Amino acid sequence: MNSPIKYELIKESSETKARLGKIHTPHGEIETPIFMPVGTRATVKAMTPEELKEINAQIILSNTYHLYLKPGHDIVEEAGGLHKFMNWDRPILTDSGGFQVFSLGNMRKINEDGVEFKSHIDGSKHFITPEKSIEIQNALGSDIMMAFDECVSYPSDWHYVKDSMERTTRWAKRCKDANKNPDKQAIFGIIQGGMYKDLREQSARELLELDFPGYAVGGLSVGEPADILMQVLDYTVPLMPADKPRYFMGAGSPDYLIELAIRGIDMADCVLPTRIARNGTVMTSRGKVVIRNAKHKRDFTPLDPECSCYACKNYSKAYIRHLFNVDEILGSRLATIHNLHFLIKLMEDLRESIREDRVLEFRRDFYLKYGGFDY
Ligand SMILES: CNc1nc2cc3c(=O)[nH]c(N)nc3c(CCN)c2[nH]1
Ligand SMILES: [Zn+2]
Repeated sequence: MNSPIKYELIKESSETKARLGKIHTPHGEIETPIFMPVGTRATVKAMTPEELKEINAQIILSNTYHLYLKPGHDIVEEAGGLHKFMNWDRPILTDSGGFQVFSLGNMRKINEDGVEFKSHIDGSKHFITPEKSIEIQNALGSDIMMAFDECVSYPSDWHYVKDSMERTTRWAKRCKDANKNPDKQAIFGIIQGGMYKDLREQSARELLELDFPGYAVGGLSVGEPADILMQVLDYTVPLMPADKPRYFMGAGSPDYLIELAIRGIDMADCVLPTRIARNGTVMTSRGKVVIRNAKHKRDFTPLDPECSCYACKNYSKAYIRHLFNVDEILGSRLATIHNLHFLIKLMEDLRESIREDRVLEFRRDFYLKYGGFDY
């Protein structure tokens, strides 16, 4: 069966595991390594598709769990699918609902068949199975669908993680069998296994047998210390096929995106940049700026002196601080435009450094200015 997703390896870094690639999808090409803005409910909050294109967003995420609850995947399907519904003609990746049910829904029961949960919106009871998740994603029409999985919390004991991971593998097979549109919509398998090397190896081995066109590392960025996250990545990435996209679920700060890319990750997503923007925190080349801070009251310079985004070209810190102070919507819009532009530009510069084989120099220069901070 010919997959709708093809990964093209363009160049490998000689000093790290970073690689320059291109993912060919039915809705266009994606250059990797890439950061994917999250548009959970069929919109990247505060951004129009034109503004997303203006900052060179190449692919966005949306969520099965949310769109199933509202407006209902049947309505999106009747609209002609998610691309049409939200007026976005570039690639879309949809997450499967696994993570959202556990993190948002009031999870009631999990068994071999699937997961029973109560909606976080109105408390209504639902039961989602691997087949239901793929039925919803087929209706949404996303280019990349994520397999229905269980993202175990941190920490979890080895026996629970093993049982959960083995069930996630059985669910992945059921997802593959349930895909009604395999020529147009690809499924990515999600490697689980918690923080246990043997379980991560088993998960990768079993999922590779199912021959998915791409693979994600799941079960991380769930509160574990950064050094454990990197350790798990260091032994998990080598288990993933070199000729397929590698997607890390849940990373969106500049330092993490660089660290993941040099470990061989091609794709990452996170609500962080858009979420903190709405709260008035912006990412800059010199670290975090909390724009509500009174020290910006008479600062008529841009958010980031090195940034060429619409917000930095046309507005000052003092103005954007004012907007947040009086709770004006434009504040969130300008901070969102800036944060997404910042991360997307960072990935463009990172890709350039791979092209020119100077990734470690790029990383060193970044940290010299950045100073590092936790969001
Ligand atoms: C913020 N941290 C984070 N960790 C994740 C793990 C999974 C994960 O293990 N599985 C799935 N399906 N999604 C995950 C997500 C959502 C990605 N948009 C995660 N996000
Ligand atoms: Zn900017």
